[in-house]
This record gives sequence, C-alpha cells and structure tokens, in this order.
Amino acid sequence: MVAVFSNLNSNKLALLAFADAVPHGPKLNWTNATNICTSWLGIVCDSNGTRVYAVRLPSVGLTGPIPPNTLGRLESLEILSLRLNRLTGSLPSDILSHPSLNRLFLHHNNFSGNIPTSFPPQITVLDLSFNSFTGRIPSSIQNLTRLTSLKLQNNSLSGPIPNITFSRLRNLNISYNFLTGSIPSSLKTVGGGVVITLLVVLLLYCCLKKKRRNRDEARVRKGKSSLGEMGEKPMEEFGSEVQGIEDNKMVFFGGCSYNFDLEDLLRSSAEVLGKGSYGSAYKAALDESVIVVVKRLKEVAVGQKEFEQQMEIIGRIDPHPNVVPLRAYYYSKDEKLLVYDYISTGSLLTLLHGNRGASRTPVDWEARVTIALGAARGIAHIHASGGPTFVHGNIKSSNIFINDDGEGCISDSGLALLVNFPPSTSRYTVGYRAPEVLEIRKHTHKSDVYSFGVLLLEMLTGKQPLQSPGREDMVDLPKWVQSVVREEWTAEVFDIELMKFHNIEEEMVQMLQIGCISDSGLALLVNFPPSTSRYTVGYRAPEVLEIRKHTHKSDVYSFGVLLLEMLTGKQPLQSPGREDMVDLPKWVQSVVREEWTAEVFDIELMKFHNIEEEMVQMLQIGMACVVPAQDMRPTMDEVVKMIEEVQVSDSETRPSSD
Ligand SMILES: Nc1ncnc2c1ncn2[C@@H]1O[C@H](COP(=O)(O)OP(=O)(O)OP(=O)(O)O)[C@@H](O)[C@H]1O
Repeated sequence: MVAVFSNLNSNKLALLAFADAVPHGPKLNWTNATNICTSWLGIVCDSNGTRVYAVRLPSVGLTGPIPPNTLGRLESLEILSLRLNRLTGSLPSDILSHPSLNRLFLHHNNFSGNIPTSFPPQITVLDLSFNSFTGRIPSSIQNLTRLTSLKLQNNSLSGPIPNITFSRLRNLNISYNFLTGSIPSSLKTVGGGVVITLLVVLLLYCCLKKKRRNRDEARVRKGKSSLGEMGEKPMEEFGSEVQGIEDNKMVFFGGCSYNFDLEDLLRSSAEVLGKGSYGSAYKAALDESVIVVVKRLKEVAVGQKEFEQQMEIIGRIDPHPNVVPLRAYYYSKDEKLLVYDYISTGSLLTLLHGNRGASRTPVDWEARVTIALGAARGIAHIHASGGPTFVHGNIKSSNIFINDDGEGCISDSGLALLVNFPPSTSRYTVGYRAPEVLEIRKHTHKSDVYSFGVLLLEMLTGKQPLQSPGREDMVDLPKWVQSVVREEWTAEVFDIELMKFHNIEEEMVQMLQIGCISDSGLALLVNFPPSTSRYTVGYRAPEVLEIRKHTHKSDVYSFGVLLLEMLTGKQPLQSPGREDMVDLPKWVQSVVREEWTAEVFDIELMKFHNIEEEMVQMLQIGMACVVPAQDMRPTMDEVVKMIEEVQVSDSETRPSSD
C-alpha cells in the first residue's frame, strides 16, 4: 500500500512540476488537493488507480518546451498526447528513452530541430506531423520494429527517404516535406494494409496498397485462462442456518440425475460463495463427485403459487449448452432454496477482474468473443424458449460462467421476477440496468439486450459498471465509452478553424454523424454517366464509381462528403499533390478509430495485435444494444448473428495454429 501511494504521489509531483513549468490555458485543473486519477484533466490511471498510464492534453494551450524530469518521471506512462498545443524546442531525453511509452502524439505543435535518433523502444504510434522539424529522417528509425503508425508530414524534413523496412507498419505519412530522391524499394513493397503517403519535391508518389493483412504475429493464444478460484471462504454448517423446514419437499427437474434429498443437503458442509442481490450462494459438497450451488433467496416477493409457476417455466426451458440449468428448488414459508450445478471454472466477473496481480493470465480476444457469443446464444435461447414475457432480468458478469468449451453460460434465469424490485439496492446490478427498467421497473427482452450490451462493453473495456464509493466514474459504461470516443477524436478531425469557437462540439459531432451515415445504400439506380474529373471523384459513392449510375442515395453520399469537407476543412480531391485527401469518409473513420481505440479498450487487449477491426465491430454491437430507445435495440437473435460475423471474420483472417 505504501509503495502504491508513493508511486502515485511521485507521479503527482512530476505532473505538477510539468504544469508549473509550462504556461497553459485555464482548462488544466491540476491541483495538489484533488485526486489525480479521478479529477485531473487528461490523466488516465490504470484500473487499480495506482499509476498514471496516459496523459492526454490536446488543445490546452501548452506553450514552450517540455521540461526534462517532469513527464519523463511517470514510470508507467504508455500514452502521451500533447497534440494541438504550442510546444517548442526539442524533446527531452527522458521522454525519448522512456521504457513503457508506446503511443506518442505530438502533432500540431512547433517542435523544431532534427528528428531524434532514438525513441522509446516500445513505441507503436509516433505522430510528429505538423511541426517544424528539419534535417533528414534518421535511418535509426528503422530500429523501431514495433511501429504500426508513423506520421511525419508537414514538417521541413529534407534529404532522401531512408531505405527502411517496417514489418508491422500500417500507416506511414511523410508528405509535405522537402524530401528528395526516389522512393526506396522497401517502401514500395510494404504491404499489410499499409497506407503510405509520400510527397517529395522531385517525385510525387502516392502509394496506396492493400493486401491481406499480415496476421502471423497476431496468433493470440487461445485462452481458457486459468481462472483462479473464488477466494477461500469460511466453511459453514449450512444446514444449521436454514430455518423452518416443513417437510422434505424438494422438487427436482426432469433430466436431473441427482440423488439426494434436503436432509443430505443440510448435512453437507458448505462454503459461502458470496452474497448477491437475491440472497447468499453456497457451494455444497454432497460427496466427492456431487458438488452443487445452493442459493437461499431472500426478499421473495411472490406467494407460493406464483413461485411454483415461475419455477415450472424455468424448468421447462430446454437444456442448452449456454444456460446453467436449475436442478431443484425448495419452498417453505421461511426458506426458499434453489440448486444449481457448481461450475468450477468460475464466473466472467472473476475472469475479467479477479487476480490482477503479476500471475494473471490475460484473457485474449478469441476467448472473449467465444464467451460473449456463448452468453448471447444462451440469452437468445431463454427468450425463445420462455416466451415473450420470460426475461432473464439480471444479466451481469457474475451470472455468466465459462463452460468446458470456453463459452459463456448464463445463470439465474428468471429470478428477477421472483424478488422485490429492485432486488435490494444492489450496487452491483444498477450499472447493467436499461434506463426504462430503472424508470418503470419492468423487464423486457429489450432490457435484457441492454444489459448484455453493458456486459459486452465491460468485456471490451475491462471496466466494471459498478456503483461503489471509490468508482463512481465507472457507473455508466455506455456514457463513459461515448464520452471518451468523442473527446479523443473531435480535436483531430475537425477543421482547426472550427476549434476556435467554443461550445459547438455537440453540434459538430452530430453533423459529422450525419455525414458519416450517408456513407451507405445502393438503391433506385438511374442512368447518369459520371465525368472523369478528378475534382468530382472524391464525392462519388462507391457504387457510382463501380457501376456508373447515380441514385438519390448516391446524391446523399456526395452530400455527406460535402458535410465532411465543411467540418474538416479538407478537400476530397484526387490530384497529384493531395492523394491523402481523396477519401474523406475513410479518412474521418481512420482518425476516429486510431484516436480512441487505445483509450477505450481493455489495456490487456492492446497486447494482442491486429484485432482492432474486430474490437471496433464488437464495440459497435455493444453500443447498438445500449441505445436508450428500446425499439432501436436489436433482438438477442440479431445480436447472436452479429457476434457470429465477428467470429467468422476473425477466423477467416487469422492463420490456423498449425
Ligand atoms: N453455479 C455456480 N457455480 C459456481 N459459482 C457460482 C454459481 N452460482 C453463483 N456462483 C458465484 O457465487 C457468488 C454469489 O452468486 P449470486 O448469484 O448469489 O450473487 P451475484 O451473482 O453476485 O448477484 P445476484 O444475486 O444479483 O445474481 C458469485 O460470485 C457467483 O459467481
């Protein structure tokens, strides 16, 4: 604890030293009195709140050089974004040799001098564009073998382009400099979906090549990670607690091979697994081979008849590999018990958030997709099997278990309808609730979809949608994701001229979304021969370029490009010097993604390469589930199909393990 405190404290001192030394605008709200992880602008800590992981200060009026011995002292820093400021001079050596820094965004400043000859060894994204760097591009840049994106455009670099090979590079822009000579062969042949933009004085080239992504390195370990047991809990004489047993009226469901009665259950010694919103759960070992989970429900809101009817519906749900079956129940005036199979592999909650120490095995992408798909199928099955009014009502990570195939399995189906609403005031449940459930207190299939959407966001971000004293910032995951996504990319996408006007961000984002939405649709074609003017091509819908017919929808596309042009200040031209601007919708999308992916996704997922596309798709599914308007949400069946598509694209693009 002392070590943790001293780390965070020394991070705080380093940041305060930076703020003291660098003149800045009023937005920077760092003070000694406030919490660095939760209150300071632009500071992102790791999920334990023990170290600073990212510093993002776009457009805060930073002026002058970055002083040494300030930001460089943040020993766990991975992302540094100081773009769109007025920083000058050269970069301090402690930043350039920082051991963990892997994304450096310094574009749109006024740094000068030569491009440094060394950079942090872990660097994957380096953006020094729109500065005043001079001299040659050092050939030592070749040593940065992890680079996926290198942007040096709009400086005053001169001399030849070094013959560099980057195996992972997907984005290179060195345009708008004074480079001379020819394009090195290594760059002409770089593939892997790389977009290379080169502008040299003597030769004007655009090299836009696409080939199948090189995913060789991306073979992520298929992960049934060691899940780690729940913490050891005291054993209890479970039976001694159970009260008011009337007679042996345990009801078993068909297909269940258990051969025990209530007395056996009460005699068994049990371990408390935890207290949930419906009561306590115990792990009870009847003998060496039969281990069950017994839930003692409290606050049951329905009478015996209704309870039994609901049990009957739950019992009628066909067995499914992604649904944890209810095996038996017991009802008396004082005790209501439910019996489930004990699932030794543990819950998704434990898998995602348990054991964050050094011995943790990261949960890789394939494992997450498999779990999400299994859980989605389980929920879709409950919806189909239970009928339109049967809902799960309490979808969250502690109710998803991992089966032997590594798939998610949903437990606790239908219990929400038995207990008082809301089932106590459990803070562990609120973050998953659809807005209408909190308002009108009624669960529907669509409110299950919402909760599942939050669960997906939890799996993607690694954050818990909890409401607990120290973690208020995580309470509304959909809102959090949305806010980060916007905050991160707006400054980068919009016309720098527009950034001078305040309080129009919301409207700009709305307008941009309209522009992007129009990137769709092929319908009602009419003949209309397109001219070949290079000034027109950038506005053309893809289908117009392909089949040379215009439609109302293609007009909509062109209007969308026009909107993007007005917002970004960039021309969608195809002309020799401006090839990088030819596809405005694609450009906007790429910036949007690049800027926020590192911030939104679970830091653990960032270790696996070439899965960005799938992660973004999955995030979109999650966000589609959590739209406030119920009617706009997909059904669980549709969710299953969407996740299946992500899984298919995953397996198509990734080489097999042998
Ligand atoms: N069948 C099971 N096998 C193994 N562990 C289980 C099983 N059912 C529940 N648990 C674990 O027992 C603990 C308590 O579960 P319980 O369902 O009572 O509460 P919860 O999931 O935290 O909240 P809620 O009551 O809202 O569902 C949880 O950590 C859960 O993962």
